[in-house]
Order: sequence, then structure tokens, then C-alpha cells
Amino acid sequence: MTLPLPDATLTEAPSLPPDQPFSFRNARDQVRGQVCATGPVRPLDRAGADTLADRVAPFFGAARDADDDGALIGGALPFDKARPDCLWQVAGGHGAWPGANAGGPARSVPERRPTRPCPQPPATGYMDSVARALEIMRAERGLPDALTKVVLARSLLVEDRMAFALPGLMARLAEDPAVTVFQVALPQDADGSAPRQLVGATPELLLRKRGDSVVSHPLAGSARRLDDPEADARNANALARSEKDRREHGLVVEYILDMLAPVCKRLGTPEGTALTTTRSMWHIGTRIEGRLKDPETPAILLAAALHPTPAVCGLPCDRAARLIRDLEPVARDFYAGAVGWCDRRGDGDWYVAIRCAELCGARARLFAGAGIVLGSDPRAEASETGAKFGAFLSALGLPPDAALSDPSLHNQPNG
Ligand SMILES: C=C(O[C@H]1C=CC=C(C(=O)O)[C@@H]1O)C(=O)O
Repeated sequence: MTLPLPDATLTEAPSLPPDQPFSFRNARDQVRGQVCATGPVRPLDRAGADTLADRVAPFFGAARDADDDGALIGGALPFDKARPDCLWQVAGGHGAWPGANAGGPARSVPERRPTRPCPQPPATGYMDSVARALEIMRAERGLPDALTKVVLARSLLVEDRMAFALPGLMARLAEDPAVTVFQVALPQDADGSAPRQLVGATPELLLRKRGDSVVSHPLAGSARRLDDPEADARNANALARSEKDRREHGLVVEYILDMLAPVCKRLGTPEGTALTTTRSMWHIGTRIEGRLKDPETPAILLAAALHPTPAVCGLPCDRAARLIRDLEPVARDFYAGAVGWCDRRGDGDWYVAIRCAELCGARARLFAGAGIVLGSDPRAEASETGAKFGAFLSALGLPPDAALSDPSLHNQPNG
């Protein structure tokens, strides 16, 4: 059973707007690949996605008068769209990149090493949840409304003696040019604890909008990168040929195409499906391109409509979300939500909030999930989530395979 999240309205302390409400850096995008909020900063009233259009309307309404003044809305939408989001309205996006202050040439080596991560749930508990989801899928096979996919996550708690230093962490995450490194300031808890930040290095573009053009690049189906080039290539080939992974991926592409079709006059996958890679993971990816019927539709609303895709939730969406709530012991909050920004023209970039952690002072809670479909193996899915922690763990100064050393991941296949 997931521990319930506290009611945000009761527990949040009224806090000052943060100096750095959000920043994004994508090394491969030369045009708008770096967006770092710059003040003055105003929080948007926090509520669920059903009121998002009304809450952002004044921002876009001002566009006609301001005629593209550089102002942005950005931040994070939670995994559960009924929960309050965390959005900031700022004067512009040309502020300082937090990672630039990291200093020192050897960014890959942080000054201190935190304690060993504590898995929640332990790998065995995660495997039990995967087995339970598979049981449900097998029992429902062929029925209308049958559960066909659910993305189950687990978390690692990492504690240090002193607060994590954001600049060094972000600089180390940004060493991989294949990811978008991001930081979003989250609302502070009422107990006056340290400010909370969502920090990550996501490989997955939920939605990019420029004028009437939209792009989404869903990823699903994964394999771990290996140091040995031959073994690494074998892993990639096995992933490309895996019927289970291609099926797991196809469900996400189909879902996004179905969601975008009503708002697009043209829509397709001109590059087809291909393997993509970060420094630590192989993924199956498909670039989806479309032309909007109404180019004024803001990116933030399109992203909120698409989210959560079956890359983070499952199918049918509401049933998968309920199972996630029942089986995951730690509430996701903003993990597996969406992070991004949007300008007054409605252009913007929104990413799937994965390969990330919630930082609060000297505590970091990392999350990683894996898509479960018929044919998934609980131990392999637990290992996959272990591998997905790798990039963030090494940015924290821990061994990237720290979540893979659990003995239960190396026993004989479970039945
Ligand atoms: C849910 C996560 O990854 C998603 C994105 C890419 C590949 C995935 C997979 O193969 O299961 C997941 O759908 C995560 O990293 O926490």
C-alpha cells in the first residue's frame, strides 16, 4: 500500500519564492537547449490538472499586450494529475545555469561520498509486486478493459552528512549529452525542513512545441549499457530483437498518437522506431512529429493532456494508476510526472520526470521504474530499475551499480 501523501494545503509552509525556480539543459539543442528561470518569480496557485487551463489563462492572456516579453511558466506536474502541481511564473529563461558554479575540473568526482543507498522497497518486495501485476494480467488476458501494462517503480534513499550541493550534482549529470538535466524548486514542507528540489537527467521528451509543430519522443524497452563493447552491443541487439520490449514500447507510441490525433492536422513517425542511448541505458524510442490544427494551444496544456503516458503509468491508465498506488510503498509525488517550461506564445519543452530524485538537504530519494507486460520477468525488471539508478548514483559519488548488488537479483530465476 502506498503511504498517502500529506494534504498539500495543510502542510506547506508559506515560503519565499526560490532564487532558482527551474532550469533545463539539453546539450544537443543549440537553440533553446538551456532555459534557466530568471526573476522576478511568482508561484502559480497550486491545484490539480483539471484547473490548469484556467490558472494559466492570465499568463497567455497577457501575451497579446506583452507581445512576447520573454516571460515563462515552468516547473513540475505530479505523477497523479489530481494532486497539486508546482509551477512558477518568471520574467525570463536566460538566468544562470546552476551547474556552472560547480567549479573544479574533476566534476565526475564529488568531494564526499554519501552512505550506501537504502532500497524502498527492497528488490525482493519489488519482484513480488511485479509478480502480482503479472498474475492480474494473466487472469484478465483477453477480457475487455484487461490490464496490459503497468510501470512499477522503486526508490532508493541516500543520506549524507551535509546537504547535497546542487551545482556539482547538476554539472556531473550534464556530462551525458544525451539527457536533459533539470532542476525544479518544490514547495517547502511545513516543518521548516530544507527546501526541496526535483533534480534529474531525463532522456525522454514528452512534448516539444514550436509554432504549429509538435514532437514527442517516447522511450520504453530498456537494457543496461556495459563497459565491454562486445557485451554492450549484444545487450543492444537483444533489446532491438525483444518481442516483449517492442510490444511494451508500441503501447506507448500508439497511446501518444491516439492522444495527439484529434489536435493535429498531420501526424506520423517519419524516422520509425530505433534504439537510442544514454551513457548508462539503451532504450527503444520513436520520434513522433505532428502539425497542430490550432498553433495557439500552449505546450503546457498539451503536455498535461498527454501525461501520464504508458511509459510511466500503464494501460488502461486509470487501472494502472490504481495498481501503482496499491503496490508501491513510496508515493511518487513528482517522480514520473512532467517537467518543463512554456513561453507566452505557447511554445515550450516538457520532459518525462524520470532518472531523477527529490533532494531535501542531506537526503535524496531516487526513483526508477520499469514497464511490466506479459512476458516480463520480475528479477530482470528489478535489475533494470537497478541499472536506471546508475547515472544519478554516480553523480552522487556512489558506485553506479550500487542498486544491483542486492543478492536477490543474482539468485536463480524465480518462478
Ligand atoms: C519509468 C522509467 O522509465 C521509462 C522510460 C524509458 C524506459 C522504460 C522501460 O523500459 O520500462 C520506462 O517506461 C524510469 O526510468 O523510471
